[in-house]
Amino acid sequence: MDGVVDHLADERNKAQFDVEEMKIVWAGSRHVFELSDRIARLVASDPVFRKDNRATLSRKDLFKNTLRKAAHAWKRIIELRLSEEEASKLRFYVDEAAFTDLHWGMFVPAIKGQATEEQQQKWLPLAYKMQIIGCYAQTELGHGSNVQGLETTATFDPQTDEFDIHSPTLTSSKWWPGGLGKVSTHAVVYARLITDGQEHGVHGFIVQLRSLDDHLPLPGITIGDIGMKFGNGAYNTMDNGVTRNGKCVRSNVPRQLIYGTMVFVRQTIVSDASCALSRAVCIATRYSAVRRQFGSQNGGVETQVIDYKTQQNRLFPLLAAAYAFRFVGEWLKWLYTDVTQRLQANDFSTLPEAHACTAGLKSLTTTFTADAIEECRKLCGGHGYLCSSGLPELFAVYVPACTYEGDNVVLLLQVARFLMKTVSQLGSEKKPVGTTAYMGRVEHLMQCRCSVQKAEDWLNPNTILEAFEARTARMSVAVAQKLAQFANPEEGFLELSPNLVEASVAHCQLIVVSKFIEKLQQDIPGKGVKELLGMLCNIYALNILHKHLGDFLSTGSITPKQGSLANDQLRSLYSQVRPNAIALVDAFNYTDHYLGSVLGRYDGNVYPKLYEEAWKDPLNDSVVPDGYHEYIRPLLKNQLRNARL
Ligand SMILES: CCCCCCCCCC/C=C\CCCC(=O)SCCNC(=O)CCNC(=O)[C@H](O)C(C)(C)COP(=O)(O)OP(=O)(O)OC[C@H]1O[C@@H](n2cnc3c(N)ncnc32)[C@H](O)[C@@H]1OP(=O)(O)O
Ligand SMILES: Cc1cc2nc3c(=O)[nH]c(=O)nc-3n(C[C@H](O)[C@H](O)[C@H](O)COP(=O)(O)OP(=O)(O)OC[C@H]3O[C@@H](n4cnc5c(N)ncnc54)[C@H](O)[C@@H]3O)c2cc1C
Repeated sequence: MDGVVDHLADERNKAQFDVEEMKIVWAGSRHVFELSDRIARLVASDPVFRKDNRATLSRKDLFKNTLRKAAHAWKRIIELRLSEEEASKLRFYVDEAAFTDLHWGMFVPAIKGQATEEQQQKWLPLAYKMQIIGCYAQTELGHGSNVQGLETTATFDPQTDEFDIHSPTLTSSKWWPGGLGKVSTHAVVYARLITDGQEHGVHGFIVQLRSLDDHLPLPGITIGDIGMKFGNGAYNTMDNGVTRNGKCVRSNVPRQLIYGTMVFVRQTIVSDASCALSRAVCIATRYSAVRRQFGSQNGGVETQVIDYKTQQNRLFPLLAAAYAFRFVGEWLKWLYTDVTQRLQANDFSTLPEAHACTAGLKSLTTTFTADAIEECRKLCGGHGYLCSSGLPELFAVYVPACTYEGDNVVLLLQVARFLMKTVSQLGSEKKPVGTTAYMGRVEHLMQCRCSVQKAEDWLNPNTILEAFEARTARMSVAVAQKLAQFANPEEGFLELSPNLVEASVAHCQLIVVSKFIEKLQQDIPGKGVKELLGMLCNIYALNILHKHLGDFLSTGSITPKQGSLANDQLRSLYSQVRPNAIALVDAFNYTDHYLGSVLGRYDGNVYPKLYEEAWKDPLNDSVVPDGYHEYIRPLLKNQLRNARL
């Protein structure tokens, strides 16, 4: 900021907490903060990593530019001898969907989690050095959600000691895998295993797709890109592939681990949600403090739009959710590490809970974040619709997270199965533990009454927690009772699936709220930091209560009067957060390069930069547009009838 006017300085001076300490809380530790800060600056200062031209590049140029960035990133990683942690941060701050996401995010984890020791020794060193590039080829043209319905076969031939991977139908073509279309040399392909004419379900196989000499597909393999996707630049930096046929090398692991990569990636997607959400919120918050509309008195300045209660009511719950998702993401990482260690010791007991938590929280956080990015665009008015706001691209890149790695509704139905199993076991020897431990108090939760009498009573974390637990327990038990009336449970499950999904959402919201409350019980240093986090936690919880009032009232978990008091408390919390809003988004510590938004600039110097940015558009290369002589002039001169169009 040296020599630059800070248009948001007054806002920063209003902060009532230690921003530097909050940055550490957000990062997770001082170590991660320092590392992220260093790598973010490194990326921002490297011209190869510029990204302000993405919206105007053709698909081919966009894609080639992504290859260039990925190669440059790898070069820098080698030159600077970056650790795995630093390298992964570097890819994060380069901020461009690319084949490397799948190589490092899915191919390597799939080998680590599912391959035998011998296979790992063969493939991992090659993958770590990027001497092979891999992808995760599960989804087919005909089946994505229904993994057991995949049609690709892997038939073992004892004579050659090989598997024959075959796509017997058009619909069995692998369709969607990122990196597959143009870049990957190898893939973990999911196929139905057949030995001695017998089927053994879906397994993963490492398949070489392309020659390592000339990159041509190996004989019998047809590969291509599936075509342009939603948004202009956005996800089109990625090649998503279609392929058929191949040969491979043997793999054999316990059935439960086949899905392990999905559990891992869903867990990372929850943390990513807090990044995408915080980024959109940072843009909308800074711009809301810069933007002024109405309210000028005696020729004075107009009102900052952030001071309108409606703006706060739309924006601050999103800010609170960004922090909430950060902390639940941290916890989920711990849960994943724990379950991985147990699996290594052949303890599968916590896998169902880990599956339900990763599936449910992936669904909850991505749905919320995708909607929130769009809300942030609207919070920025007309300028939010400009690509230079960064929001349209962020939305287009982010929104498929609601579909990939498991459609969000399909995943909530998995949570519902877990919840219904838990309810059915109540009263038996098997006591609910972990995130369903509250079900162990179901008798109390079915009849307890919320004690709130005045708005401030809603600031008690135990009061909030019990209201959320009562709501979820009552919704789950109600739907379980309805299910029990069906002679065929699967028929009942299909019929009641909308109610089941609602119970799952309630359960996942309870997890997020409870993990935020647990976070606040830790020792958090820094003036005012814990207080501000407490306010955000209350905003997150009370906003859900307000938005899902129907659930809370219909289950009798709270009264209408208590619902109204929660809303009064929310308004008061907005006023308390308001002076801290800019500092709370500064705590994300995003560089202007990473934010990629004129509206979200750190210095708040929005208008001159918007004007400057507009002139850079290729359409402004000439004053009179290309096409004037063919199409505009004849129109104006009434010569269209004679014109050759
Ligand atoms: C380090 C840097 C990281 C960077 C991050 C990288 C991220 C990169 C992002 C890049 C962008 C995009 C990547 C996208 C990749 C993909 O999309 S890959 C494809 C993902 N596909 C899916 O997610 C498919 C969704 N479908 C499913 O998950 C399952 O098939 C489904 C759960 C719907 C299965 O339903 P059923 O057919 O009813 O069940 P079965 O298969 O028969 O299984 C039944 C039992 O298994 C349990 N189960 C199911 N899934 C899991 C799991 N994942 N883990 C553990 N257990 C699981 C299920 O509960 C049943 O158990 P039960 O019998 O009831 O006890
Ligand atoms: C950008 C992107 C990247 C991807 N990358 C990869 C990759 O790298 N590797 C890979 O293998 N795959 C990848 N995929 C594929 C992705 O995992 C699947 O698209 C996803 O799992 C959803 O499956 P589907 O497309 O079959 O949806 P469908 O299952 O066809 O869903 C269609 C609709 O049906 C509903 N539905 C489906 N089943 C049920 C049910 N049982 N009950 C109620 N409703 C149901 C869904 O809610 C949805 O509304 C990617 C997809 C995208 C968009």
